[in-house]
Amino acid sequence: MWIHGTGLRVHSVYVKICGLREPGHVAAAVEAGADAIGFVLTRSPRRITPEQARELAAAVPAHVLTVAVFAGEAPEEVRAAALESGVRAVQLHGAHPHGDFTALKDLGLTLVRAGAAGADLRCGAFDEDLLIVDAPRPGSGEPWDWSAVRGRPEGRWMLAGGLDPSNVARAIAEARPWGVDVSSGVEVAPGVKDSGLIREFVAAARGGAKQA
Ligand SMILES: O=C(O)c1ccccc1NCC(=O)[C@H](O)[C@H](O)COP(=O)(O)O
Repeated sequence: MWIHGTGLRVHSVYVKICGLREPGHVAAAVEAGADAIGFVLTRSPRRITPEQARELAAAVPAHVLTVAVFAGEAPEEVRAAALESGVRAVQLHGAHPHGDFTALKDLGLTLVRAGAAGADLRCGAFDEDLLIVDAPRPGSGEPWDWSAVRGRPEGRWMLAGGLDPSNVARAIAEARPWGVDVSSGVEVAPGVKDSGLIREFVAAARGGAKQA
């Protein structure tokens, strides 16, 4: 199903696979049916350069959203890296003020705001298009009490933080998110993705959504 006027495609649950660094893993995520793919352009074991992100993004079909992930960089830096990488969305983690989102509006990209459960959980509160409710330490793989957000955000929000193929169905049932986002849970070591785990995660998320 497509959401009219947004370029966003959703199945029963929207699935984003984050922190991809290798063409083979990008292909695995696309073939598995991921809706969005994230490239980390900030401090992280998964960090890649905007040039690398551009090469990876070039192989992604138009129906899959490509997302550049930032945490704390100034809007000018985000803007330059987003343009250089050719992605269709930017994701800002942490204490980015509302003005940072406003400053990026004219890029015409999908804006994603990511914060921990204590942040403002109203979808669109910072004029973002999508909200991610994450663990306190993004990309840490640490699970948290997903049931604490059940029914709180209304709209297009993704659950993240410590999800993996074995727990994503339960997490969906507990939190009832619009989508899910994963990084560590589809890795065999920090920053090293596994195509089999990516496939398992997408299948488990979709199966879990049917049961939720
Ligand atoms: O992935 C990172 O290393 C990272 C570093 C700094 C800011 C954001 C980062 N990742 C953002 C994501 O979208 C992750 O998918 C999300 O935080 C969930 O991570 P995980 O618990 O590892 O699945």
